[in-house]
Formats: sequence, structure tokens, C-alpha cells
Amino acid sequence: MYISGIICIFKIGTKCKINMSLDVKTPRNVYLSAFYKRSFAYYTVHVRLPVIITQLIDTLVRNKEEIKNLKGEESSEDLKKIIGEISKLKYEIQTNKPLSKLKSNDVDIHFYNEYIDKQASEDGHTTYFNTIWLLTECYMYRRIKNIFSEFNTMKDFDYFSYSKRDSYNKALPMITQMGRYLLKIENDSNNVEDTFKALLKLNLWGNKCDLSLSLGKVDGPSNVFDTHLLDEYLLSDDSDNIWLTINKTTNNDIVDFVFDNAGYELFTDFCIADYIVKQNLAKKVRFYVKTTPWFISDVMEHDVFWTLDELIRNPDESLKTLGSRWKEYISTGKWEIVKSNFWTLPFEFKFMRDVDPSLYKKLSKAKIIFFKGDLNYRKLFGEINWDPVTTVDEGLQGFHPSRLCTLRTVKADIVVGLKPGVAEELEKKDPKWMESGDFGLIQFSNKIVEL
Ligand SMILES: O=P(O)(O)OC[C@@]1(O)O[C@H](CO)[C@@H](O)[C@@H]1O
Ligand SMILES: [Mn+2]
Repeated sequence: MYISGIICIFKIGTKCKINMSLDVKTPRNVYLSAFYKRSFAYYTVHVRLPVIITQLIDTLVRNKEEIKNLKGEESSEDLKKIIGEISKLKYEIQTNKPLSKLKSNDVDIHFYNEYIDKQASEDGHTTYFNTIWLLTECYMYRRIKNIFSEFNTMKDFDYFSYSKRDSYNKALPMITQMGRYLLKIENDSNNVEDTFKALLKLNLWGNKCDLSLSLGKVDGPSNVFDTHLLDEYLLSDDSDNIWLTINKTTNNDIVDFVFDNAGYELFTDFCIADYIVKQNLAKKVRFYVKTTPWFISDVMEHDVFWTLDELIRNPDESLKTLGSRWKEYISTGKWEIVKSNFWTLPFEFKFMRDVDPSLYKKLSKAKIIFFKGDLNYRKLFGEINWDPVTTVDEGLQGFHPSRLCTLRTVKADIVVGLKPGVAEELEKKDPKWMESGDFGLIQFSNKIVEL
């Protein structure tokens, strides 16, 4: 691994390419990659990504009549071609073919294509198993989007919306419980700090429910409401500093959330954002959403509106109240949805300053930024197999637009900011502890570096 310009490059010799992957664990301080056979990255590229593609095809086939009604007669033929193209992509992954250049006029495409070129090894290729995991995985989702975009009838279709809606519906009992709880506590101004911290934990554990880790399997969340039962799984808890930051009145009276998953997690995001504005901890909350269907369950703008409409349609009075209130927050600008395609580039956040300085500047206007979930964590810390005691600030490698917080359940083998011995202890008990989503982190960085 070395740095060239702004881009980090994963380099391995051509000899290794023939073997596809080496039967070793990821060495310390290098990029995660499917090149290392005893890694979650390898398992993901080898097993999980092909399964995710198969399930997407199943969903499309199962819903083909509905899609035809929605997108018109012509879309049926297009859908068949799309399925053919997606199947080809699966084959390419399984046989470790080079990542082909993306063909499209979309503004983000050249970033992908240049990055793929920069990663090429001596034989001129960048292949699925022999490059940075983040690139392989992001590329797969971006390529799927590109396949749909080539067909006029389907270019705006969110092919993951079926799964996202299912996950919301399955989570309804928890959502209802959470909604009632929020309405009960919101007027108690005596315990704002404790309540905020409780909401923070509820929010963290909401990240257990993503559809990428569960391979698209939609289960209702369990146990996440009894957060005290989960305390022993909380490996870092920087809630005190987060509270001190958010409770301070500053010129920057904005709080930012970089969203992760739709469904239960999104509902918990709305709950804490509601509490923040209700308790005057900020005048405005901004939500950053994806512009491309991403890692199955990630929130796009339409998911926000669909969720709010569903809440309003729900017979439960608490959910109706919250749904209407939140829609009003959006129409009055108390809450703002911000779209940016930076989040669906294959880049770690340390590149944001150079790749999208306006986004860096925008984030710097917030008094605190909440980064939700595992993928954001991978991008925050550069997807490197850090020594787990590396400090959060070191791991951020210069990405300090404002004070920030990560709320992440551990679903990939990267972690920083742990106390000495913690990772080793967990490793002894369960070598796969970083892949389960059972452990959580609430971490914080106080550092700010202006553009
Ligand atoms: O970002 P999220 O929704 O918390 O998790 C995304 C995820 O499920 O997908 C990736 C593997 O495919 C991992 O980073 C992680 O396990
Ligand atoms: Mn996600």
C-alpha cells in the first residue's frame, strides 16, 4: 500500500493474482481486501456478494408483474435484459475478472474509472479479489445502478425498495414501542442528558438491522429496546463528550446525520433528531442521504418520504402524530434532506477535502456530525486493519470537518479506539466477533481542521 497523489493504492505482485487470494489473515496496517483469504472481505466477495445478486434477481422476478404495472409494458423486455446483465456481473465477481470501466455520462463515473485505473497491478488489471474491499463492494453496487440506468423505463427504479419496505413493516412492533416512548419522555425537561444518552444507545443498536449483513433477509429487530441488556456489548462509550458538545450553544446551531439504513434504524434517527430540535439542542438537523440504491438498505430521499407517509397512515396515534410532525419539520426547514453522490463513491472520507470540498465545508457548519453504521465507519477510518488501540483521531487521517461521532455496530474487521486488551479478549472468545453486528461503538472526535 502506498500513497500516490490523493489516492491510496493496493498493490500486489502479478504472481499473487494467479492464486487469486492468499490463505492468510489481513496483516496489520494494510487495506482490507478479498486478497486475504481469512478475512471477512474475502468471505464477502466470495460468498455474500454473489448471494446478494442472486437475491436481487429473485426479487425482480417475483415482482415482475408489479414492475410492469409501475413502469409500463416496455419495461418487461428491459427487465429481462437487466437480469442478464446482472447475472454477468455475478459471474465476473465469481471468476475474479477485472473491474470493467463504467460507461455512462453520470458525473460520478470518472471517479470510479480513474480509481480502477490507479489500482491496476503490473498486468494492467484491477480485479475483484485483488483490490481494496471498499472498491470491489462499492463498484458492485454502482455497476448494478449503471445497468438499470441504461434502460429508460427503469433508470429511476429503486430495486432495493421491496426489501427496505419489508424491513420497515417487520419492524413495526418495535417502531410503535419506540414512538410511544418518545412521546412519553419528550416533555420531561428534568432528565434531558440521560434521555439523550438513552436515545443515543437506542440509535446505535438500531444499526444491528441492516440488510446487507443479513444478506437481504428481513427480520424484525429484537432486543434492541432493552439497551441495558446490551451494555456489556458496548465497547466504547463516548456519550459524555457527545452530550457536552451538543449541549453547548454555538454559532453553528446545526446537527448533521450521515444516514445509514432505512427501516427501524431510520426511525430511531428521526427520534433522536426530534429530541434534538424539541430540546433546543440545535435549530436545524440535516440528513445526508444516498443518491443510488446502496448496500441494500441505505436510505435514499424517497425512503424518507415513504416512511413518513407510512407513519401517518398507521392506525397508531403516536406514529400518526410523529409522522405528521416530522413532515412539517421538513416543510418548515427544521429538518433538511441533503443529497450528495460523494457517499456512493468508493472513497474513504479523508479524500473528501479534495474530491468534494463543498461537502466538507457544509459539514464544517455543523456543531456535531453523527456518522451512522458500519460502512460509514469503514470510510471514516480508511478501511485499514488498524491496531485496535489506534486513537480515533489518528484513524481519521485528517478528516476533521467538525466534531464527529460514530454510532456503529461492528460488522467488518476494522476497529479503532479500543482500550488495550479488549480486542484480544474478544478474539479469544470468538474469532468472528467483528462480523456479527453484536458489538457496538459510540465514539467521538473533538478535533476540527478547517478547509
Ligand atoms: O453500513 P451498515 O449498513 O451498518 O453495514 C453494511 C454491511 O452489512 O455491509 C458491509 C459488508 O457487505 C459491511 O460493512 C457491513 O457488514
Ligand atoms: Mn447500510
